[in-house]
Amino acid sequence: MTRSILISPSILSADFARLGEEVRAIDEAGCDWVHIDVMDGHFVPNITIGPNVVKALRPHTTKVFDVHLMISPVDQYLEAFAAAGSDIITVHPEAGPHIHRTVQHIRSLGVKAGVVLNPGTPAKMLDYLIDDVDLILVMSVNPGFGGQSFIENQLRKIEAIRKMIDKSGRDIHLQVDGGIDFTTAPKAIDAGADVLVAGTATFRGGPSAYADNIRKLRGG
Ligand SMILES: O=C(CO)[C@H](O)[C@H](O)COP(=O)(O)O
Ligand SMILES: [Co+2]
Repeated sequence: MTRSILISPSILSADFARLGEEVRAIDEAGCDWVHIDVMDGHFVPNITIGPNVVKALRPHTTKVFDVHLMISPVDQYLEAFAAAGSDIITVHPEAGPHIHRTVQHIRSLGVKAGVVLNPGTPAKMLDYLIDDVDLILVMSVNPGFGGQSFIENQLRKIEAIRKMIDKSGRDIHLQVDGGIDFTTAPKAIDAGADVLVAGTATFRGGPSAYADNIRKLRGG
């Protein structure tokens, strides 16, 4: 089955001194979504950006803001990220006491809800969430940093989740994040992913390379 592949560049690898320009450059280079990694130095050992930055970036593109929250506790920040212009908010089940309630909360804000599985988290935990999410993200690195190597055994998890999604009959995106490059992208697509997050591989080579990088990641 051929499904269209969406590319969501992670701005974690962009030039933070020129973030607005960088977002416009990946938009013009043909990205589908913009992946925004939010880290708090507590849930993960790195600190990035907050809702004010998301809001400041919003006028720079109309593309989907795909916001990956790596913060704990997460619930108290959902309103702020929704109001800042997020289109999809993706949360880790370990970031709060009640993942099902968190997902419902995100949807009640008029935003699509994603759930993300760390490399050590089994696909099984989706059994009672799959009916309530719009996106499932498989982390193919441990969260916290860009530029890490793809963990190959996550391909089996992607395959298993693809079967679960197809069986559910629901329209759910299957996203993969971490170590996606020109070699690992085709493996993730073959396993069943339809949204690829790529930071290092999109931004490598500077703005003149973005369009080519995105095209190659998509398999073109
Ligand atoms: O969520 C993330 C890290 O926690 C990033 O989205 C991810 O690492 C992307 O970076 P790269 O493509 O360079 O691996
Ligand atoms: Co991410």
